[in-house]
Amino acid sequence: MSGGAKSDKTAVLLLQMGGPDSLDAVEPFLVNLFSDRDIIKIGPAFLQPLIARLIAKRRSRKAERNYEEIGGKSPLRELTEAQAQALETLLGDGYRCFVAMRYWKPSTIDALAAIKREGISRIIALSLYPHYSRATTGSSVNELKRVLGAAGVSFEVVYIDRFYNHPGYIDALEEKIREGLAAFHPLAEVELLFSAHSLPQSFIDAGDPYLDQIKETVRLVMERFDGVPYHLAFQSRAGPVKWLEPSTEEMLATLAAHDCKSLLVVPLSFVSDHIETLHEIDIQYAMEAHKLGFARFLRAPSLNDSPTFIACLAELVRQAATTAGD
Ligand SMILES: C=CC1=C(C)c2cc3[nH]c(cc4nc(cc5[nH]c(cc1n2)c(C)c5CCC(=O)O)C(CCC(=O)O)=C4C)c(C)c3C=C
Ligand SMILES: [Fe+2]
Ligand SMILES: [Fe+2]
Repeated sequence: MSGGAKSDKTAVLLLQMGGPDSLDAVEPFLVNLFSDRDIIKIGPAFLQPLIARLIAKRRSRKAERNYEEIGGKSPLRELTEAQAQALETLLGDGYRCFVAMRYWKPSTIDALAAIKREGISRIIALSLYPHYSRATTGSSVNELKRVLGAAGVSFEVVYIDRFYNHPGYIDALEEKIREGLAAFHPLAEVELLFSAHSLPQSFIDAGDPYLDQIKETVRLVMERFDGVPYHLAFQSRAGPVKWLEPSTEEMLATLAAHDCKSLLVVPLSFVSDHIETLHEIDIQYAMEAHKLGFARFLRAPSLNDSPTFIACLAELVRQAATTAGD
């Protein structure tokens, strides 16, 4: 990495998981994910790269079919770049925004090289996972620290590693839920189903704050929807261990058995559309809901580059800049 002329701007580095940008990228993306011992430990460390390749090969055909059904790739890169662009515009002079994807492109190395080329030495690393988990934000931060260590330049770095209870985040969720609810008539019959990404129970047992933070987000949102029935479930299990319960699929069956007919699913724990909103909820669960007899099954739109959400990110950045003595 070679540095450019010195800049007094601050880099805002958006940390996200990333997703395959073509069908050919699905298998190598999965290899990167299953090689990461922060998200999943499989066997002894020295064997994990080999096991990761075997698992990726085994899963890739089905995953490719799913990505094919949502347009042949993950939309995460475009959506995250749109967030970066909107945030940079809102923050104005003094800031430049960059994107670092944990398992695909642009990688953390790519992002840091771009920051260095612009001669910037101050970074605010903003994780786009609202709820902290060792598996997600923890992994991205660990990767950033490794890359920073190898960069041969010293950066001043401030981390924003959670915003599950930030009023601006709750505002953005409320707005999207109201948008979703607008499609229901009569409103009185709708129930909300918060669907958070699942996590192996072993993370929670080891002290991961993810579940408590998810519950707190739900509590804060529901303060604004007095009297609306709501439920919380967990989607996207990815292996044969004990995951958080109930699963979203189990919850659908339970609600159908209790004569619930109208459901608005609210995705939590990811702020942008990706395979798990566009395929798992919109295609898989929608089909399941139809079979179970739901008359109406819809999803609240993802936050993506909603101005309310971008305003929340800008506030987080400005707060962090003050903390850092900006
Ligand atoms: C291996 C175990 C996994 C854990 C633990 C896990 C936690 C977790 N993941 C997200 C958000 C995303 N996951 C995405 C893709 C994805 N995740 C796993 C596995 C684990 N996730 C796999 C195998 C995949 C690939 C897709 C698939 O085969 O299902 C993505 C990117 C999706 C895209 O559009 O490409 C996101 C985002 C959270 C929030 C989380 C725990 C809190
Ligand atoms: Fe997942
Ligand atoms: Fe995941």
